[in-house]
Amino acid sequence: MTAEPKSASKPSEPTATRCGVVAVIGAPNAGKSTLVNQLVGQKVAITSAKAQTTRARLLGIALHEQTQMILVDTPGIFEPKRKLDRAMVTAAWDGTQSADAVLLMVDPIKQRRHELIPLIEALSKRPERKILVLNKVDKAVKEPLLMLAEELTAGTDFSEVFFISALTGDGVPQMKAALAEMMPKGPWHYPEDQVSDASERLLATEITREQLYQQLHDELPYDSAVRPESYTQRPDGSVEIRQQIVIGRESQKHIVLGKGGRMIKSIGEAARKELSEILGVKVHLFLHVKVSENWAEDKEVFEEMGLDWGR
Ligand SMILES: Nc1nc2c(ncn2[C@@H]2O[C@H](COP(=O)(O)OP(=O)(O)OP(=O)(O)O)[C@@H](O)[C@H]2O)c(=O)[nH]1
Repeated sequence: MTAEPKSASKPSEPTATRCGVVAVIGAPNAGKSTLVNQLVGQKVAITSAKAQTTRARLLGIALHEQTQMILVDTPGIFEPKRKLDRAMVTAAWDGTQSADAVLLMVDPIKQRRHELIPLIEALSKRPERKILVLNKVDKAVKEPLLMLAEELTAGTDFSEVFFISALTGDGVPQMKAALAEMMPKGPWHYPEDQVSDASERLLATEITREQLYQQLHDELPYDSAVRPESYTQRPDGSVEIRQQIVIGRESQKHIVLGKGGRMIKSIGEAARKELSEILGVKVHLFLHVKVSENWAEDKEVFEEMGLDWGR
């Protein structure tokens, strides 16, 4: 008996992978960075209760089965006053360009319809596919939430509406699966293990800034920055990081330093611990405070943050 002839080899299967860009926009504090971290499955963007925490566009890379989603975390969109604010808002809109889906994130507890109208109108002029995401359902009351969803979608071209909690993850897996379906077929743009486009040096300054915001709560005005000074690997494999905490006024110095230097020590300790965990090596972190009245008008600071000076 002759063996059955093998079927002629089929042409190779068309690629099953998908890859696309999902931009996340919204007012400050809506929960954009929290969502990006949830979708990626690890922390790539810093978050805080302080508005305008995200200052420049950051890419988080999320996977769902055969799909790679490049998530664009953007600064909050608000009425800009200073040059830094304008550059942040420009970076947010730039982040949506040619995205395969734009998510408008809304905090239904704080935001009202009339506050969102200008943003929705600006969004409606854009060609990208738009999705409305009502966040913080863990805290929102059902009836007003549904009413807001109805008001925001009336006469607009949102193709989908999701109700989620970026903080607890409620509703996020379902939304992630739906987003993955919307991505175009094609090869992945990033290696499987890459989770963000930020350098370790930039991530390190962001982690310190997050601690600064978290530990000083409302005592420190939004008027501060963390600048990298050096980032070097020691022969034993550990990393030595030096950073500058820049504040706008001399009178803020004692707030950051704390009594007997206790505050800056605590900020440094928490940031060092978190960085060691993320980088998987021992970290030596040295912080010092510098007063610079005009740091928010400094081209070099803008460029370090990934913002465009010229616009
Ligand atoms: N209760 C609750 N809080 C949330 C949720 N998502 C985000 N938050 C909180 O809301 C605050 C702002 O979250 P972020 O992710 O920093 O918000 P953002 O939109 O990136 O803010 P900007 O950087 O200012 O544009 C933080 O204190 C988060 O913990 C949520 O689903 N539920």
